Amino acid sequence: MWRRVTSLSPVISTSKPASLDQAASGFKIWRSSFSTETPTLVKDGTTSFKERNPFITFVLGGPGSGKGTQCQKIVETFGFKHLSAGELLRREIDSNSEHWSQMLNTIKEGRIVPSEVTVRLIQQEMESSDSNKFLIDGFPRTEENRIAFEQLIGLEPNVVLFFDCPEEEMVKRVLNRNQGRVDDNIDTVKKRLKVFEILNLPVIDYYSKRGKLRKINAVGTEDEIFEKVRPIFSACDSVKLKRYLKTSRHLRPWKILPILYVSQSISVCQ
Ligand SMILES: Nc1ncnc2c1ncn2[C@@H]1O[C@H](COP(=O)(O)OP(=O)(O)OP(=O)(O)O)[C@@H](O)[C@H]1O
Ligand SMILES: Nc1ccn([C@H]2C[C@H](O)[C@@H](COP(=O)(O)O)O2)c(=O)n1
Ligand SMILES: [Mg+2]
Repeated sequence: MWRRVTSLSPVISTSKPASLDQAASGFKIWRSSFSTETPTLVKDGTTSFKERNPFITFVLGGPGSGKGTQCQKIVETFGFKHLSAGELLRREIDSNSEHWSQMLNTIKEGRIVPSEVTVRLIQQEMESSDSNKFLIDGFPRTEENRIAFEQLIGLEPNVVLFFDCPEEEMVKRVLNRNQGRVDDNIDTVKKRLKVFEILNLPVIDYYSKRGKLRKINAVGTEDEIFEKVRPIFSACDSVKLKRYLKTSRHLRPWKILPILYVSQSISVCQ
């Protein structure tokens, strides 16, 4: 039976937020070279991204829990725009962007890239997308990620999915993945599991306390798991009605009735 690894020091500290913050990046100099200025959120010179009132889903779970696989199915069925934070970082590395080698080393070590980098990549993708429904996969991985998103984008997720999977199963899936990822090896996966436990579980707990978390047992076939995901998004499909309900001042009874009918399922997404 797989157990959590006991010591990864100095890769990661297990105590105070300040040291976790440092462990999350491991590159103080690298971090300080990024601007912390709030980027402009204005699109088309008129409408800010925030004003588009996008529907945001964060997708969380340990390495190999099936986030990417389920996101693909959600995209096919519900037409969300899928943004994988890990994929965006891998793309940056492949394009030899500035700091690519630090990013590569961070990922090889199973650590977390500074939030400024990741949030900026996510922001660019969101702002340039025509979609208004986003699945942000593998983010936020840390409290620092979460706070950076809130501060830079100015929005919170509408719903947070958490694919809950036993470590043994996650390790098996990662080692069988065969996609040539530099972090799909036993040493890195042990570190990633530890990072998940120390840095990501508190974020999951945060959303649970705020009533936004939808925990899904990620054991079973891909289709079986998707059947647990489906109702969450079937309800969210009615989100436009929720906005209508909120904004319309002159509702007539024949308009209210169908809205009341769906309002129970809508509440799942709030
Ligand atoms: N329910 C499942 N049963 C068995 N294998 C699965 C299941 N879901 C996904 N897989 C396989 O497990 C591997 C990991 O899945 P996936 O890439 O979706 O995980 P992930 O959560 O995105 O992982 P990471 O955080 O490392 O990106 C893939 O090879 C995928 O095909
Ligand atoms: N918010 C994030 C997401 C990902 N990374 C880095 C570190 C992860 O181990 C790696 C792979 O991510 P995945 O594809 O498994 O989601 O990418 C990060 O630093 N910050
Ligand atoms: Mg993935």
